[in-house]
Amino acid sequence: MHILDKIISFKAKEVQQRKLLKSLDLLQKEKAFQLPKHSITEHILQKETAIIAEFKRKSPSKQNINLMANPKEVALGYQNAGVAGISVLTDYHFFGGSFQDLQAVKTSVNIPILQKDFIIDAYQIYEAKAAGADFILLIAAVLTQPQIQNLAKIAQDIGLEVLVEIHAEDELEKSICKHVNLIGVNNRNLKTFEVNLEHSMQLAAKIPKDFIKVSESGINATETLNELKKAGFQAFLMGESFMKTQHPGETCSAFINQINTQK
Ligand SMILES: O=C(O)c1ccccc1NCC(=O)[C@H](O)[C@H](O)COP(=O)(O)O
Repeated sequence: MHILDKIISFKAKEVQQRKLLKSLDLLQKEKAFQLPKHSITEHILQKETAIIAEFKRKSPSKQNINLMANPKEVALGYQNAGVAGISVLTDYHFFGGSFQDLQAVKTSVNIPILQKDFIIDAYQIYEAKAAGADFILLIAAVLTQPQIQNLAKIAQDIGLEVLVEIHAEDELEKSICKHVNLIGVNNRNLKTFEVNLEHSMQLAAKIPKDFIKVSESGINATETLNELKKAGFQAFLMGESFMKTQHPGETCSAFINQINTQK
């Protein structure tokens, strides 16, 4: 069993347990559920270089990255650096994240927040909204086309934007849907952890113009980002290269400044 299958199987049990603890009605009464959304699409289109910086404590591919990081400090650092949005891992078992991390980020910044998790059930979308997310991730590799359409519609109906992550062309076909706003190409194969930018660059040209194109994972050099930009990507999801440093916000700021001075 590869890691993605393990994560999904664990997630299915976890979500069933959480559903018993809090009803959909109660989730919809959470204060954050009523907050207006910050649009990631708008924020990306306003930036010359749109980075979605990730709050990530550990990962299956890299193990511990920054276990004790403070979500408020990191989020403020990212916002000051000028990112378009912040991604927060909420999975605890594999990534050390939590809804508390997302809530802490939400109360510290006023830019769009991505709930980064493994969504397989509509209940999780309500949880994301209740914790303060502005957009969610759907991973095409673990969902069917009807599931993508159904989950994306539910998200859109409650005011969340939707990023669908693909890694291969057949996943792109099933992700095209009017309720989806952004399509992300994961440079990392989640089954083998291999990072292949060339493969992502070829996929970029095949994504219809109606979607914001996001390049995800394994980006650690400004040259790489510039190549991805030339291939048509409009936003860049970066986690480890910032989070592995002592001050992720400052590292992110230096990265963005470097890009701006190269123009
Ligand atoms: O990062 C992993 O090891 C991983 C393993 C299995 C499923 C998902 C995984 N990562 C989620 C992500 O997509 C990344 O955290 C995100 O794109 C940022 O990547 P990076 O800049 O390489 O930290």
